[in-house]
Amino acid sequence: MAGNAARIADVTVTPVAFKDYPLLNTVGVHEPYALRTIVELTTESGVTGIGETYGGTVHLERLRRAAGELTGLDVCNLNDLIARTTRALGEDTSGGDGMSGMVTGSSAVDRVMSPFDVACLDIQGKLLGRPVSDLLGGAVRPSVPYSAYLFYKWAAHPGQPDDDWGAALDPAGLVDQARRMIDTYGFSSIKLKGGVFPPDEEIAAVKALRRAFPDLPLRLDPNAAWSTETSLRVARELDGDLQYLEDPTEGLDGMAAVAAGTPTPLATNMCVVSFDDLAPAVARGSVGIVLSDHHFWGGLRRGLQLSAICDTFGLGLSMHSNSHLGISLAAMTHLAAATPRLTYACDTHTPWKQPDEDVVDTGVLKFTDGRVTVPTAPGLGVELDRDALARLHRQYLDCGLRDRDDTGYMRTVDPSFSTKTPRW
Ligand SMILES: O=C([O-])C(=O)C[C@H](O)[C@@H](O)C(=O)[O-]
Ligand SMILES: [Mg+2]
Repeated sequence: MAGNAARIADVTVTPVAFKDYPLLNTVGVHEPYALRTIVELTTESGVTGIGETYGGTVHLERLRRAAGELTGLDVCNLNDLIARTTRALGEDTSGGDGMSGMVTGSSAVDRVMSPFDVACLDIQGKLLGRPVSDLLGGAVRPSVPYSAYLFYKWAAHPGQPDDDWGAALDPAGLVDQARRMIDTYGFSSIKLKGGVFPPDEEIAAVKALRRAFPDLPLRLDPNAAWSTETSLRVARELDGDLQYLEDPTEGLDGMAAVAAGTPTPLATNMCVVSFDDLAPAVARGSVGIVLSDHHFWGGLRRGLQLSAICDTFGLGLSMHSNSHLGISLAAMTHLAAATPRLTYACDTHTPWKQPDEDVVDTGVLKFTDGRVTVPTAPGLGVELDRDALARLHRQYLDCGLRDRDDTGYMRTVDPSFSTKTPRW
């Protein structure tokens, strides 16, 4: 096909929905479907690249607006992508993070440009015949470790028969969940989503996991459900049990107060979520570890910039996830592989997705010993399955959900459910 091989001629933005489990967190419970958006860029010469991001009406509308600005973009020109996205959004930059209130203050421009940056890199890789990890500086590890992401959960969505994971509402249930996840995927570290039950119950859960898996690093993430006092008490009781404690309390000052009172490293995907947060976090000593996430840090190339800043200031780097499909897993794997500083097992929600629901063939993204081998085919190394995309788009249209609302869904079961912070 004639035309410039690297210049964008066409952009497609497709919202999709995939089945989700009733996973509990401090703001409520996951609804029966998780929402994502798939973007596809096509160059004048017909090369295509793909990216994945949040669903949600505000974000989707912004993606469509940005898409309207991308014709003519050169896939190598990150600065032009930033400029075009900024122009498309104008003053419209508040809200719309699609994360049910658990990540606030991230940059709308970074969130909106992220899937397009991934798609640009996918195209660059295809043009050069090199995997995305090479374009990011080269893989420093042949495979990327992920952690077992445990959730308290109901046995089923209301009114449905028990799902295949069943309930996990106490320490024994979580140990069973961890065992199954580790047996299936081979994970060698564990993260527990907390902030669901009173802290003493979650301390007991971590202690039970520690006894059941004495050699595996453990993390606990209550999504800022605790006061600084509660955070310090939990940190004291779990002293020596945790690899890191993630977002025990809200805000840079609260986190700094906790960090000053415990030897346990603190990590965050809540109080350091944009480049603007880094200087004040370093000045206050709020966190020891930043959980990167290319979906809200502006894509893969901006992820490398974050890593360089963490290098400069001696911050550790780990990786956050939300419910996601295979395009995101491929992108996360390339970025983590090419980030020397990223030395912790990354988060992934993959075990909470039906294996037969995806928009790409996830065969190359299989987990072995808890790790995903970095794809070596040109670009991301995963191809869009158009039939599957159409199916999941149909599911989006049919399911009726348009915004993630963990709190609203919880209130259909418990009308008195409150999200006051701190909860404890
Ligand atoms: O580490 C985190 O904060 C998350 O993974 C945020 C997610 O939204 C998680 O809480 C979830 O899936 O409910
Ligand atoms: Mg977190």
